[in-house]
Amino acid sequence: MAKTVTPHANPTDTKEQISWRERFAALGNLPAFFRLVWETSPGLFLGNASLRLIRAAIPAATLYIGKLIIDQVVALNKHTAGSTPDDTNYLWWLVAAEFGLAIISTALGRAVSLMDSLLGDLFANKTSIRLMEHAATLDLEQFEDATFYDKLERARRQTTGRTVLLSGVFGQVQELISVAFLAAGLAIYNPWLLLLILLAVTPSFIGDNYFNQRSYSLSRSWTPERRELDYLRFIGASDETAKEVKIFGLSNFLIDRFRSLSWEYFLKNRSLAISRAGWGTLLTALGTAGYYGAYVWIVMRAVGGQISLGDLTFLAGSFRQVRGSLEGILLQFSSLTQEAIYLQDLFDYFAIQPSIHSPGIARPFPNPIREGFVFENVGFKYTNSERWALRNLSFTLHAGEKLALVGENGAGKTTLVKLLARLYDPAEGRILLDGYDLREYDLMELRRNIGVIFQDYTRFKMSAGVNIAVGDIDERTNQPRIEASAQRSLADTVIAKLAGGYDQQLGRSFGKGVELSGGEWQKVALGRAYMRDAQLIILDEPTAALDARAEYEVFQRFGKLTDGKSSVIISHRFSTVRMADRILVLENGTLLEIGSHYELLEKDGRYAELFGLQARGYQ
Ligand SMILES: Nc1ncnc2c1ncn2[C@@H]1O[C@H](COP(=O)(O)OP(=O)(O)OP(=O)(O)O)[C@@H](O)[C@H]1O
Repeated sequence: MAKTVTPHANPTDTKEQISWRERFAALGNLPAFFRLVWETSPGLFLGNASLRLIRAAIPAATLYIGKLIIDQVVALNKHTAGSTPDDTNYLWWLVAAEFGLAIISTALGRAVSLMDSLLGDLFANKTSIRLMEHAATLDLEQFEDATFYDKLERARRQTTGRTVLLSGVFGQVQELISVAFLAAGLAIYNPWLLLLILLAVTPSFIGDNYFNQRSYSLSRSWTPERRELDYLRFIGASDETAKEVKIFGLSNFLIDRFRSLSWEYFLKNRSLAISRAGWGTLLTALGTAGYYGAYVWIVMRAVGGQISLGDLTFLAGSFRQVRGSLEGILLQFSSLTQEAIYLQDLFDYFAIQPSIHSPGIARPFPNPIREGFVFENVGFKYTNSERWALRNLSFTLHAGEKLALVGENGAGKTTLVKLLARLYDPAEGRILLDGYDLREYDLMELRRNIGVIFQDYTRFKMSAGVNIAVGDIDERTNQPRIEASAQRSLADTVIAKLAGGYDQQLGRSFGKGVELSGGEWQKVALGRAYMRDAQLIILDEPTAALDARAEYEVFQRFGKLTDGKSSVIISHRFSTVRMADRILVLENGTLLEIGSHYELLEKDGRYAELFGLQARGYQ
């Protein structure tokens, strides 16, 4: 049976430093990112970009009109006697223009955030779908690897968070254009003012960069622990684990583990947040000092009469805005590069390629299978294990044959089945189907022709009908077929007792779901084997949870179903096993014996011994 991956237990303190080179390199992810956003919705993308462009010109225009208004007011005050109604009208036109700009700016701001959020939602959905689509192509082995899970977890977080990047980059461009307008105005008066602004914002930029990088390193190096926290939260409060948590009194153990791990993470984050706040205040104060230095200079020029009152407000306003915007741009830049680095995680995940796939030109799948499957010296080792799970395995599963696999726990029975379905490929030797390597056939075709019900089958929290239809999901609306399958697997009697019949939600996670007993679930899961029109049907301990009468009936029906088809049954019950044409006995991953029930009894080897043990138990 497949082993679950346990998350990292000990927090790692490894600091993953990100250099400036890597930051700039991460910006290289932006084109691919924008392609994704563009594919999400070209209309929203273009609309967003154009509205932001228009909005970028508004601050400079507003300030300039403000300057004109003040100059006009001053002029009117000086020459009250000589002013014409045209002068006053001009003033009111200016005020109206500024009011108009304010309204347009607010409306554009709202429209832009609306588009941001719509695009963000669509983007999150699209990326989640791509994530699932990509997961479907990957190898089972990759799912059993902890580092893969770390990558998957980081990628999953990207699906919702990356819209920040989207509005970030758009906002950045908008701000840059705004600043260009304002800076042009400033430069006309005095280019040195621009330099002063740059100097004023540099310290806080450097500080922020530093802290952004540290927070990324922290969050990255804590990925396994964050996964463990999620896992603890799940097993601490889930219907799947509730009974064992109660019976064994595990809640304090789980809570303590959660508390200590989350506290440790909190402490690390807290110390980072505190030093960030302290340094941030100090460095921003430096910038503020620079700003007021320039302000004093402008005021003195106004007092000295070198510039008008309108110029004073325009300059002071532009100066304040340019400083704010530049600070924003630089800060954004550092968080942008950080976001772009996170983006790398998403693309890293998409770049993972499966090693098990179909050949470029696939051989047509035999229908019917004529000779059968031949294992030639097959060996297989799980990547995270030193031990051979199977070794030197050679035998033939003839077309139409019913084969039973027997062996102690861990002997390699489930592994053998997984190799047959190409969930893994052999590390040594090969498996042939009608004379050709399994790898020469189309993977989807192969899987379509093999139906496997694993001992750890999934209890989908969906309707009873869907739980059977997963055996051939394209036929999920074929009610007669679902019912016929249910009848063969004895699930019909289970479903007849459910208030909602085939539409009854199973499991207690959603709505009015009901829970089934272990044996009832197994009958439902067995229905999947009958749904599938496969040439080889494999049942991995299919009746372990069934009562004796149900087991007998299931096998009577299974015998009929598989007439003319090949089947493999894994079972520890010899009453089931003896019905097979041949029995293959595995020990420590190698073939010990193979033959019919009577041949093996006559041989008086391991099978005879195990059979005798069980038979005596019933006497
Ligand atoms: N995903 C995995 N990663 C690493 N080792 C594994 C994995 N799955 C199984 N193994 C190991 O491979 C060996 C064979 O396991 P397998 O599940 O094939 O045994 P089995 O005969 O089906 O046992 P059981 O009767 O208990 O179901 C065991 O030693 C097991 O620990």
